[in-house]
Amino acid sequence: MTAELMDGRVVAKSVRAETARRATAFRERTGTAPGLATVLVGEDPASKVYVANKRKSATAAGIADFHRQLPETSGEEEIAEVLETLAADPAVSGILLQLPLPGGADPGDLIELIPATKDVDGLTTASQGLLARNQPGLRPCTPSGVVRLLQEPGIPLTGAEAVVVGRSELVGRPMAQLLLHEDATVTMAHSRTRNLADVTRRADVLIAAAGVPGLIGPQHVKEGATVVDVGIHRTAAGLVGDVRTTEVAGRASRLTPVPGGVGPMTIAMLLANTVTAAEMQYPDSTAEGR
Ligand SMILES: Nc1nc(=O)c2c([nH]1)NC[C@@H]1CN(c3ccc(C(=O)N[C@@H](CCC(=O)O)C(=O)O)cc3)C=[N+]21
Repeated sequence: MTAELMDGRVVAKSVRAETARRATAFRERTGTAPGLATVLVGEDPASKVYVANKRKSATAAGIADFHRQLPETSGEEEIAEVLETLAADPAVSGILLQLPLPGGADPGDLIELIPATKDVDGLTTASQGLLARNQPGLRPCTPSGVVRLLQEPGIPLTGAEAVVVGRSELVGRPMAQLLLHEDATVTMAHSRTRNLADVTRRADVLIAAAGVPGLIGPQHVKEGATVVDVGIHRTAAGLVGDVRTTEVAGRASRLTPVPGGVGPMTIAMLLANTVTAAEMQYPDSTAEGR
């Protein structure tokens, strides 16, 4: 078997086009465009590239750009003040605090300053609660992008065995919950899981989100499974994911590439979340919170 590659760039393009139409409709109805505030603390080169890509894609979709660059040396109070100002600004529909913060500072208390209606990363306690209860709200971009990528070719999730490797707050945990809401039978595996390959080989749909380069090889994959690679690592050999793609392609039926798989979906869902946020904040809105 040679796996078919699932092209995230193609699906992301259609999500971005649909988002641009929703942004236009919002602007025509309310007189103002949806707005996205990106907050970047410090000068980490990878974070700068990610934020630049998010801003460029937002502008292209008709979303107003509110960027705040803070010095590496910013204390929690300075970051808090910026977040509070953005939270109170009616032109700002969505707020994204780029992670990680410099020096590995804990973003927990800062994230809570973002109102749930502007939480386009879906990271606040309030957003996590709405997700856990399957109530309308903003969902983390990467896992919602993965669900969209799986839905596009009609991969069945109802009753499917889904295994998520990784339990991060930004990806693994919300991923498992979204799959559960799609009626999959969900197993979460992580760094303490015994006999990882025995667990992952059950999966019809395997989501690799451990943050370990090349963790998943052919021995982890059931013949014919769909494998989604959420990992992204810069190595001497270039960008690689958590999946050893070439080897796994011999067993899986479908596989996402890195780059060009989940990454572009993350940005597309951020834009979609920003328009959903704008709709939720505007009175008489027709918000389609997901
Ligand atoms: N508050 C916050 N929210 C995030 O969503 C967030 C974050 N912090 N910190 C870092 C991670 C990482 N992330 C990616 C987004 C797009 C690509 C992406 O577009 N990747 C392209 C290629 C990128 C490249 O060439 O470097 C691809 O996979 O094809 C990757 C990774 C969002 N993150």
